[in-house]
Amino acid sequence: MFKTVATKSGSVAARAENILGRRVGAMSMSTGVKDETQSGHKDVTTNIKSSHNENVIWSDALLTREERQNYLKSKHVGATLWVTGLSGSGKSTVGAALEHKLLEAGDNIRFGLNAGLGFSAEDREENLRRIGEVAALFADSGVIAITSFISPYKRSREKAREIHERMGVPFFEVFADVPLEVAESRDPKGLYKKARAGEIKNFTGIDDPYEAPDAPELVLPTHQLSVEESCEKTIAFLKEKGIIKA
Ligand SMILES: Nc1ncnc2c1ncn2[C@@H]1O[C@H](COP(=O)(O)OS(=O)(=O)O)[C@@H](OP(=O)(O)O)[C@H]1O
Ligand SMILES: Nc1ncnc2c1ncn2[C@@H]1O[C@H](COP(=O)(O)OP(=O)(O)O)[C@@H](O)[C@H]1O
Repeated sequence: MFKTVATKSGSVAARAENILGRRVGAMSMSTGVKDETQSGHKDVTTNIKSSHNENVIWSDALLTREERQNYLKSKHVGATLWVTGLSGSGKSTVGAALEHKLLEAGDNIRFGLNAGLGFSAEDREENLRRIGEVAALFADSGVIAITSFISPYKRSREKAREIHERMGVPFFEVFADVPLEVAESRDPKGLYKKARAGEIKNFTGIDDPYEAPDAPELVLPTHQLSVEESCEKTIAFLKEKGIIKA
């Protein structure tokens, strides 16, 4: 549901083994050969990943389960930060850094709950509808949920907001706002290149639309802010809104 870390370095992957049951085996993903973790547990994600659309790339996370649990004991109220933006706009990078600064997150919904959904307008809407429902449940339980999905259509984002409003759960739209040229020049997964070559169809920003938010609660121009600055801005915002108790 809530994408966080894009890196797949060995050390991060090793830490990621301890995070959530469904993420155990991040190291095997990065090597592509191991199907057991160092602790001997079956890598529960191997099958999920191997049967997957090659253009949907797994993201590891940084927090251990213990770190998550410690954070849940600290003082904050539940809310959803709905981060939207082009592929390569920095949603995952900033989400990961925020998580590391003690926010709660989840990940990789397209590998599990939403496996089988593609990138047609209908599938994207269904993807985001489910994510909205799940994020609201997490937030309702007291967690700060960070969702990092392109969520290209205003209508889908409004639906997610409505789900939260229906449940009385705070919802904040966060716009990772970079020009397409910046996102494309970063191209961390090489997908823009494939899209330009016609190897991926309906790629957001290339041959599928991205409808920028009209009035997001928070804007992160990640080509002008460092990752650290984006985190600081977000945390200051959450404090101002009373989500994180100062
Ligand atoms: N056709 C197409 N368009 C856009 N993106 C594509 C596509 N195919 C694969 N990918 C990869 O999938 C990630 C987007 O998934 P999302 O669930 O965030 O998309 S959406 O919100 O349902 O539109 C997106 O991840 P991010 O790069 O992290 O944004 C891409 O890596
Ligand atoms: N200030 C910044 N904030 C966020 N990402 C940045 C920044 N500067 C460079 N980047 C790079 O841009 C890329 C963003 O990719 P990613 O976080 O996966 O985006 P998204 O999740 O939106 O697709 C990463 O390679 C990241 O290292």
